[in-house]
Amino acid sequence: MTYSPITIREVTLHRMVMRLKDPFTTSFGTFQDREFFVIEMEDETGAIGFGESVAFLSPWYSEETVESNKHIMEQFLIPLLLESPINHPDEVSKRFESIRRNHMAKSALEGAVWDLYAKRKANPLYKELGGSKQQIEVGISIGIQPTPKELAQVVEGFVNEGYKRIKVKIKPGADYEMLKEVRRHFPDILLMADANSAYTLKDINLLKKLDELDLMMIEQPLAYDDIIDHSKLQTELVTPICLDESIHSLEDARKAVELGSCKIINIKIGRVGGITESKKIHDYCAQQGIPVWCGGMLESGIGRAHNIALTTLPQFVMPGDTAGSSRYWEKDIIQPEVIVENGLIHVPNKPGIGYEVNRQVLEQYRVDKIVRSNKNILA
Ligand SMILES: O=C(O)CCC(=O)c1ccccc1C(=O)O
Ligand SMILES: [Mg+2]
Repeated sequence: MTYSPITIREVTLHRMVMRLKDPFTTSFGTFQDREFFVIEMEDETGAIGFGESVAFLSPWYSEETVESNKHIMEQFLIPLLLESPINHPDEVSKRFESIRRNHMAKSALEGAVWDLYAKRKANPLYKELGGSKQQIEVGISIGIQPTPKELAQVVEGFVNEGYKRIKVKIKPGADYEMLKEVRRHFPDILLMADANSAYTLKDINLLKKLDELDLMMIEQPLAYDDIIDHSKLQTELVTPICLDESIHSLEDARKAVELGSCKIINIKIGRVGGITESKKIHDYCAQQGIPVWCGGMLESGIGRAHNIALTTLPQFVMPGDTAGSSRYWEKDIIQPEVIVENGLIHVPNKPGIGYEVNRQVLEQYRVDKIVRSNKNILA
């Protein structure tokens, strides 16, 4: 089948506010309303692709916000996409090279191009990425709880739902005792901690104490933009360090692996600028024997669908944070919703991201809509 280039005719930014079932607390703070952009992209055939930005309202995770996304997408990135046809989604990150960083904005648009590309070929996105798994293992990420007892109760609930891997957010004062209580109730469960940069090398004795708890990994213990101190910390810890916030590109991954700053990498499509860069990091880690897993950013079902497709690649050997829709939302904006059974998601074999967008629910949660089009330009 000959393939014709994609001419993007219209991009719609749906600004969404979805309320999480429960407040989510990290070492940076607590929130319950998730505000983000859904990208809807229409091509010359009328085919439609969807993407999602993972930026938050405030720049606590990285420098990007929903507002910075809006500015960068409207003023710079969308005009670059509308200006000429696209032969392959791998071209998008190259076309965006003149714009520095702003990875979440870039990733949201690139993800919609990938969905559109796969749909035009009537192929599941995961197959276009070279994936082959028909089911993926996922875990659950639990925010900081008020007491160890309450944390153990929350963990028990998710274990009873069939989740096999438990990730617990920690911070100074809510770490060793919290994790020890989980270990007391669940001595053999796959358990990991995510610090979201809450510690420094001054906390080395406390971090070494976590070695007693047989954790799978400790995620991002030190500064969000650090690689060198993590390499010093890893020499002192038995527990493998996993980097999240520190890794924005293949280059960052190479530096972290060469310096021994981590033994595991959490790949997030939005953090690294898109699926194309995610695949490059995946392939590099496969060559280096570094396990990877797919992180989460409290996405709606659209972002969740992209994560599922990426996780079908072979070096994703550890359970990721792509939990089921019902963990987050009373009602998700996709149908069917993402279902987790016994810690597994069955990968949909439908074109593109494999899930349909429920427009009625999308419009219910939508607070603004911005349309950029070149329909008037193209015949
Ligand atoms: O999507 C999820 O279930 C939560 C994943 C998670 O822990 C997270 C959620 C928001 C911002 C940062 C992180 C993180 O992994 O650091
Ligand atoms: Mg993390």
